[in-house]
Amino acid sequence: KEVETQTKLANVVVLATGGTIAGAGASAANSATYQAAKVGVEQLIAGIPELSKLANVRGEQVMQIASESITNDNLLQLGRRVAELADSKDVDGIVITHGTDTLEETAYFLNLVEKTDKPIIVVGSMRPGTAMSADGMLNLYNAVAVASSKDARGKGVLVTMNDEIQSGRDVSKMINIKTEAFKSAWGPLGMVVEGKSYWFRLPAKRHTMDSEFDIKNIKSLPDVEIAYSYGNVSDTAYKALAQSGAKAIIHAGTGNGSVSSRVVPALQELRKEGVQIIRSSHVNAGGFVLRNAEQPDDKYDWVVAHDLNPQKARILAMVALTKTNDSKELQRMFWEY
Ligand SMILES: NC(=O)C[C@H](N)C(=O)O
Repeated sequence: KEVETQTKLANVVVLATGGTIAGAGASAANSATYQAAKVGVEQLIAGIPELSKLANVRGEQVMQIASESITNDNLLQLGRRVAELADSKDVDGIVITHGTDTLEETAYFLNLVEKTDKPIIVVGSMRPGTAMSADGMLNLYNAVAVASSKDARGKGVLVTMNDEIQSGRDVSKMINIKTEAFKSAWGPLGMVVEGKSYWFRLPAKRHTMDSEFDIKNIKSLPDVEIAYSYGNVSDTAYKALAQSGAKAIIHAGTGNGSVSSRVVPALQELRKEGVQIIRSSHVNAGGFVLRNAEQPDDKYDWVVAHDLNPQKARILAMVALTKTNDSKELQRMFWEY
């Protein structure tokens, strides 16, 4: 009996959404020129016979898209399916195969709204499976290994790329041509080597079980848009986004989320009209925006995104706005999550 429980494999469901990990190119030399979202989940799983030693793995095709085309409705659909599976007694862990372009957004979204301590791992690849030295197979093997491990429970949504275990909150795609594409300004949580996880640190921010957000209570996501800042920027994009109905605008700012003097008056005006203004930074290695530095946020009633990059700030703003439109509450959430 004891031997039986020791060797009992975890049940892991692979939810496939498309991306390069399901991509196919014309020749093995095509590492960057290929079509994403071509290969079905059954074929992905069948391509790695070693998975059967890690877990009882079954697949579900939730969608088949390149991740740059993901919509808020897609996010909600995926989030609801993850929640159903997490509630199921015969599921121990969930793996989501995903395109890498918006992987960090989906991972952060799930990290905020899934009320479970079961492992949820989001994984992609930088090269299609048809390419020489394709990375998807090992990334997926590692994802299933982490999803089936008890040690991964309660650590929030995780990402396994390039042998590293990253926090879904922190991780970001930093370069688009290397397999070493995903980094976090604060470092990975661990490593996965030959199917075994090695942990070094824990996420400090609220997530999953400890989150005040629940996918089951979210009917729709409000419109939150991003405007990019640079030298000689005008206020045209900000005004247009507000006019098209944005409830919040993420300012993808320079440096410490700084705002051009050409844009400040428009943002003050938009805030008076009820649009939330959230200052983030688009610096490459990870921004760190502080309140009332660069701009008087208290005076203007603006919010800062702290270390969240613009695309992650959009995710938190959408989820937060389903609960409150109070800027002080929004700011609290931006510190806590
Ligand atoms: N490497 C990738 O997965 C890129 C692809 N465009 C996607 O996000 O679906």
